[in-house]
Amino acid sequence: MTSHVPVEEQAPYGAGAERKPARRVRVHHLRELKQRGEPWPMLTAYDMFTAKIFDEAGIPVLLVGDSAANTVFGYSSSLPVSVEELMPLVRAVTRSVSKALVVADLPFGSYQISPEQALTTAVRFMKDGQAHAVKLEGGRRFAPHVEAITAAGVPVMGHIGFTPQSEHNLGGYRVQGRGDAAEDLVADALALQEAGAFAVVLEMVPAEVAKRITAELVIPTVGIGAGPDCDAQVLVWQDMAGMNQGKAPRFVKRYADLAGALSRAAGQFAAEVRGGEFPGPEHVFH
Ligand SMILES: Nc1nc(=O)c2c([nH]1)NC[C@@H]1CN(c3ccc(C(=O)N[C@@H](CCC(=O)O)C(=O)O)cc3)CN21
Ligand SMILES: CC(C)C(=O)C(=O)O
Ligand SMILES: [Mg+2]
Repeated sequence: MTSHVPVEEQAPYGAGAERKPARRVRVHHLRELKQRGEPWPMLTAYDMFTAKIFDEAGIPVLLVGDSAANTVFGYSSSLPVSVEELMPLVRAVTRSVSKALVVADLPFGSYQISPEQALTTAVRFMKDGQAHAVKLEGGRRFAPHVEAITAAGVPVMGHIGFTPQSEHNLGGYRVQGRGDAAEDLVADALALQEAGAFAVVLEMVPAEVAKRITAELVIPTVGIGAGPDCDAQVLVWQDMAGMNQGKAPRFVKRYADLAGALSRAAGQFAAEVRGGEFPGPEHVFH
């Protein structure tokens, strides 16, 4: 025993977080972090090793993003990825974490048709993927979808601003909510909160607008290209860790050079095999 505080009374993060074992992050913990003014990080994860590493590093929320379309499956946009492709990734991540709250991103076409379709897909991710919450893109027009899912007991994260599944309608990868459009974004955020969302992602939104939405909402905002005043910040992990060597969006900061490290490792392995240096005597059975 490392603590005299009953396990049920320990917060997963913040005060007392050093006392183990920590408990599962819940949506009310995220609202408490907002009330305390403590910003929190969110990362994507798509497999076992990264999920474990991020969970143990104290990332409270992991998103199995439909960005897996780009970062796992090699599509050039997020539109083609399916529920069937994402489900095993969700299952791998949920199996691999003990604290993090795992959010399953609903892919394009799996929820837009109707609130009923949205609930059906959300239930699949909760039941078959053992996710802890789901996320979907859209504002006021998707409030009925959010309401249907939350009414069934499933936490929903909203996503407004630049919504990649609508890139063809939005006219490309562009900042949303400049000028008069700011009012629409505020209305979208309030509608999602009213519909029962537990948090809302703001993607590529002017910092001033994100700040205003963050102040108006009681639920946390999660920024990506939305400035420093959001309650939380999210990045795609391959962008954050420099695994993605492509041109990064302006909102990305690279905290490591994983592509470089892996490339050097692979190059060294190849050279040692070609040079007859690997395997050495310590790697051989007799
Ligand atoms: N690797 C990866 N990172 C992401 O952040 C991400 C994905 N994939 N896939 C799904 C969506 C798509 N997103 C993206 C992808 C690219 C830009 C981008 O190229 N932005 C440029 C141009 C902005 C502009 O033209 O105004 C930038 O410099 O920010 C933005 C969001 C965010 N998501
Ligand atoms: C960038 C985040 C918010 C996302 O939706 C994804 O990774 O799919
Ligand atoms: Mg997404």
